[in-house]
Parts: sequence; structure tokens; C-alpha cells
Amino acid sequence: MFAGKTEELARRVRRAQVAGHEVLTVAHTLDDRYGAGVLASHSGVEIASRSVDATSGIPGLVSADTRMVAIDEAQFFGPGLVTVVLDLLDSGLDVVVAGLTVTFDGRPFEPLPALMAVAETVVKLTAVCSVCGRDAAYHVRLPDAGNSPGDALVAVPAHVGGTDSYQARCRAHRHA
Ligand SMILES: Nc1ncnc2c1ncn2[C@@H]1O[C@H](COP(=O)(O)OP(=O)(O)O)[C@@H](O)[C@H]1O
Ligand SMILES: Cc1cn([C@H]2C[C@H](O)[C@@H](COP(=O)(O)O)O2)c(=O)[nH]c1=O
Repeated sequence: MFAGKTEELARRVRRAQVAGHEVLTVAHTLDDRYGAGVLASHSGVEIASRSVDATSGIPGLVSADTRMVAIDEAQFFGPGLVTVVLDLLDSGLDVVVAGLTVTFDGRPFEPLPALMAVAETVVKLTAVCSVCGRDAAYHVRLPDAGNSPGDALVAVPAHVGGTDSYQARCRAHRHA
């Protein structure tokens, strides 16, 4: 988290739009922090988006004019997103996916690892460790975020949050 994934997704969406391409930006309904129809980064960058509650809702949003599909918070969609993304690519669309690769307890967070394996290009961004300032590929869930969050691999509304619930951490401080 806080690595700039949404900012980078927004940059790519805007760049495609400048080129005159029709872009479909998709988010998951689990994260409704900024309201329906908008994606926002932690720094306040906003882009218009459509929300769906499952991967099966994505293909139906694609129109004949769509050139690019941009998907944020891919970790909320689960492993089924891989097939949908591959089908979109096979139909000739550009697809850009942003999401968390690691859970708050440090495990690989599908579908990102599988998507990274089949992607032509992977950009892995890191945040700034909140303890020491080094590159942070991990995050910790803060004690105030609530007890017993359950399985980190199963996306639920209780896991949704920002600086209120999570901090970015480097390898050395990922358990601190
Ligand atoms: N620990 C941190 N490390 C880096 N950026 C942070 C941190 N905490 C807050 N930020 C802010 O978060 C922004 C990135 O937000 P965002 O694009 O939403 O990231 P992500 O989608 O990876 O969570 C940064 O530009 C910065 O303003
Ligand atoms: C670590 C972790 C985070 N989440 C949630 C928390 C946020 O709502 C999003 C990540 O958003 P960001 O744009 O990358 O900051 O995911 C989660 O569900 N499970 C986790 O393990």
C-alpha cells in the first residue's frame, strides 16, 4: 500500500485518453471509500471508474469503442481475474492492472502473483517504510484497525482501509 499504484494507473489512463483512446476503468465495490464512480489515490488523485462486485461483471462493461481496460485493487477480485484479463488481452484490448502483491501478514496475494507471471510488463512499486524510510514492499495492520481480521487472503469489508488501518514497512520492520 501507499506505493503509488493508483497514481500510476491514473497516469496511464490519462495518457491513453490524451491519445484519444476510450478507457474503461474498473474498481471493486468492496472499496467504497471515495463513493461510487471514482477511484482515488492516497494523495488525492482521482479518476472516474465503474465498480463491479465480481470479475464476471467486467466483460459486460466493455463497449465496441473500448481500447484499454484499467483495473485497480485487483486483490479484491480473487484468482478468477486472471482468466478475465487473458480474455480481454486476447480480444485485442490493452489491459493495465494495479493491486497488492502481499497481504498484511506477508503472504503472496493472488491474483497479482499469477498476473505478474503472464504479463508482458511488470512494474513493482514500493512505498516508504514508516519506521526507517527504506523501500517498503510490506504493510502492517495497526492495532487500532480492529481485532481478529480473519484470513488475510479472503478480501472482506473489514480489511478495507488506509492510513487509519495500515502502515508501509520495509523487510526489516515488517513484523514491528
Ligand atoms: N508510507 C508512504 N510511502 C509512500 N507514499 C505514501 C506513504 N504514505 C502516504 N503516501 C502517499 O501515498 C501516495 C500514493 O498513493 P496511491 O497511488 O494511492 O498508492 P497505492 O495505490 O499503492 O496505495 C504517495 O504519492 C504519497 O503521497
Ligand atoms: C494489506 C492489505 C490491505 N487490504 C486492503 C486495504 C485497502 O483498502 C486496499 C489496498 O489499497 P491501496 O490502494 O493499495 O492502498 O486493500 C486488504 O484487503 N488486505 C490486505 O492484506
